[in-house]
Amino acid sequence: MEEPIIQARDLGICFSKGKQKKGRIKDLFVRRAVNKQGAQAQDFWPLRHVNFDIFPGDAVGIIGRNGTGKSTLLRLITGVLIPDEGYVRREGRVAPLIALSAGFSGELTGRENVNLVAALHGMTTKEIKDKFDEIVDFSELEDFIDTPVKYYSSGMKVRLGFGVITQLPHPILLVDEALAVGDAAFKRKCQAVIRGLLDEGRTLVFVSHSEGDLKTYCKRGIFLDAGTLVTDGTVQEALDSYKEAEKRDAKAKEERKAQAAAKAAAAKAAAAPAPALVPGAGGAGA
Ligand SMILES: Nc1ncnc2c1ncn2[C@@H]1O[C@H](COP(=O)(O)OP(=O)(O)OP(=O)(O)O)[C@@H](O)[C@H]1O
Repeated sequence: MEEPIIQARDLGICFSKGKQKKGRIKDLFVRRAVNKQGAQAQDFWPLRHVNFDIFPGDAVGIIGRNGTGKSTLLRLITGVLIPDEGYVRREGRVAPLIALSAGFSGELTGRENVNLVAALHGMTTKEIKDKFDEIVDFSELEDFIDTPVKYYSSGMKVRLGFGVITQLPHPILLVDEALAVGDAAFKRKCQAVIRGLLDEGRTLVFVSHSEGDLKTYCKRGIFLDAGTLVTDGTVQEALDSYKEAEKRDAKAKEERKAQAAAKAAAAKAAAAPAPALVPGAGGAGA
């Protein structure tokens, strides 16, 4: 049987509210000390007990509401974050287009960032030189390639990020909402590039809130809700499950609102002064 290229088993990570967790080695020890004293009041698990297998060539959409751990899952897959429970195993390197900018440094120019990011992801100097013009051409940033990236719009950063990251030869491509800021022409170009990569047999894990983009790129869908994996099926099944959860939540919210209104009305009625007695009313006749 085919081996998974990404495998998650009982995967979980714990964050502290109001405190940003970075995937540093030091955190492993700091957190261990905290865990020994038991869970802290501010601790929460954006993901817990998550299990899945992704196979070479799969195109998987990660679906879920805001703050349900989608980006965290991608960061765990890249290894930027370290799990507190379970594991995620990768067979092969990851090309991550996450945080909209592929990890660019704002002070450096586009050119410097291309060189740096491509080198950090393992491209040789020659490979970068060979691909440089293609990257700039794809991102349509010829006139701005020597401008510091901090002056780029979010669309420009994404274009450059997409240009670099999709040139990496790595078998796994992770994309987090990168297409959300692109215009229609850019989306068409991305679609062609991603199709090409999938045809080559690369594996895609794609986070998006766009039903259209999810259906364009992905056959399979994983729906995450409240930190757990709720549905792992076709992209349509995952989207249906997401919509049902939204409907259920909207209904529960309406019910809570109605209950609160009824409670307030009852409290108001109880607090109102008793009606004054009308003399003679209800009494026996003379
Ligand atoms: N490095 C971090 N340290 C601490 N908390 C974090 C960190 N990263 C994310 N969180 C918190 O974890 C939860 C999940 O965040 P995540 O970004 O994974 O959600 P998401 O599903 O990608 O959301 P969205 O759809 O809004 O992008 C959120 O409550 C977020 O505030």
